[in-house]
Amino acid sequence: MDFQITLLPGDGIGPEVIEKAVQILQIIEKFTDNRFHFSKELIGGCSIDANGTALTEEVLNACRQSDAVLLGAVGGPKWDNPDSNIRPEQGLLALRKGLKVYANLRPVKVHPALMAASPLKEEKLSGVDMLVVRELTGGLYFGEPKGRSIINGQEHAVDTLIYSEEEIRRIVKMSFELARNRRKKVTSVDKANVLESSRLWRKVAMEVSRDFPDVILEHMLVDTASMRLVTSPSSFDVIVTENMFGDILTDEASVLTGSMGMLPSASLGNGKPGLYEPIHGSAPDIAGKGIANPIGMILSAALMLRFSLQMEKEALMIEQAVNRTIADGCRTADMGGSLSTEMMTEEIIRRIHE
Ligand SMILES: NC(=O)c1ccc[n+]([C@@H]2O[C@H](COP(=O)([O-])OP(=O)(O)OC[C@H]3O[C@@H](n4cnc5c(N)ncnc54)[C@H](O)[C@@H]3O)[C@@H](O)[C@H]2O)c1
Ligand SMILES: CC(C)[C@H](C(=O)O)[C@@H](O)C(=O)O
Ligand SMILES: [Mg+2]
Repeated sequence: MDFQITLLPGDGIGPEVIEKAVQILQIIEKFTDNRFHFSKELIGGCSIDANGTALTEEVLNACRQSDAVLLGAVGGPKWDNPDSNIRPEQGLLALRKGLKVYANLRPVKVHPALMAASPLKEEKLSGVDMLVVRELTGGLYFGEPKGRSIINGQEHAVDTLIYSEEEIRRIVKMSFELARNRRKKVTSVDKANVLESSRLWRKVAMEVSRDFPDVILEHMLVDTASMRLVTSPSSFDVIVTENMFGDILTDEASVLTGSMGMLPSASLGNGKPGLYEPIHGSAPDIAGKGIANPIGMILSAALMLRFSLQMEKEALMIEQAVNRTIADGCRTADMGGSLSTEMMTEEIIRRIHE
């Protein structure tokens, strides 16, 4: 089959890591009868510089027409002006909303060879294998009203945390379906002791759970969840939560795996295309040095093969090659080693061929 893949390298280390994911996909292609057709487009700060907006309608349409979208990262100090409402991150949010990818899957697994390097003790890390399902197109990121205004001579700002029953139901239902093929436990994370939106979230989660008697549902407050992620991370199977809680908890969870640079994600809606991006950002502190860890991006490409292109065998080829590379001691700087982005990718490619 022929697959159209839109590449959105973005800013900072985004172009550095996406180039490596493409290199890996071109190797994988040779093992199959499928053909990947890549087209590169602008998003984020580079799009602001070229077009005055972080995502043009043309680029969004190109993404909509493709089979899958691979994204590096957006943002950077050049565009960080608290008073500007033209921001790189807006492009990413418009893309997620425009593609209707409401479910952001962020798998968190700890490789045994990286346990010693983690700030947590090895016994706590053994068995850590969770899937965070983050709601991606609602909540505080998108709720209206949103904005700034002058009230009584003082500037005020508002963001709105709003969810409809339907928005909650579809993401919770997907989490239960995913849990069925895992360890059959869903932890729904909210702040129901304070937030009305969380109390609706909890009610809908309980309703959905009735259709999944084989899956355990537990509710956990987000502050407790952030503590449990470090005290008993292996107790989690599937975590489902609203947009901002999911954003924060997954950066925390990434530390368990050894580095921010390790975690991939898949953003899915009801149809194609899916959007695939590492959870990390544009890492301005290391951009341009050729030392970024490409693993989160490469594993995102594997998720793309699995979820959008139905290429499970090839997704596993990439994941197993990455696992062997780590087991053999290959490390970029963030993992405590000295391999460049290029060298790490070469090591992974070598193991795909083995
Ligand atoms: N999906 C995205 O595009 C995305 C995600 C998060 C942040 N951002 C944006 O990125 C910019 C920088 O944000 P930040 O610095 O808070 O977060 P960041 O994720 O870019 O970086 C946090 C820390 O992790 C390190 N890091 C991240 N990815 C790495 C990798 N692949 N290899 C090695 N080290 C890595 C960085 O060097 C930095 O020290 C901001 O503009 C932010 O809005 C974008
Ligand atoms: C850059 C930002 C808008 C984004 C988010 O908060 O969703 C990022 O932190 C992420 O985790 O993908
Ligand atoms: Mg984030």
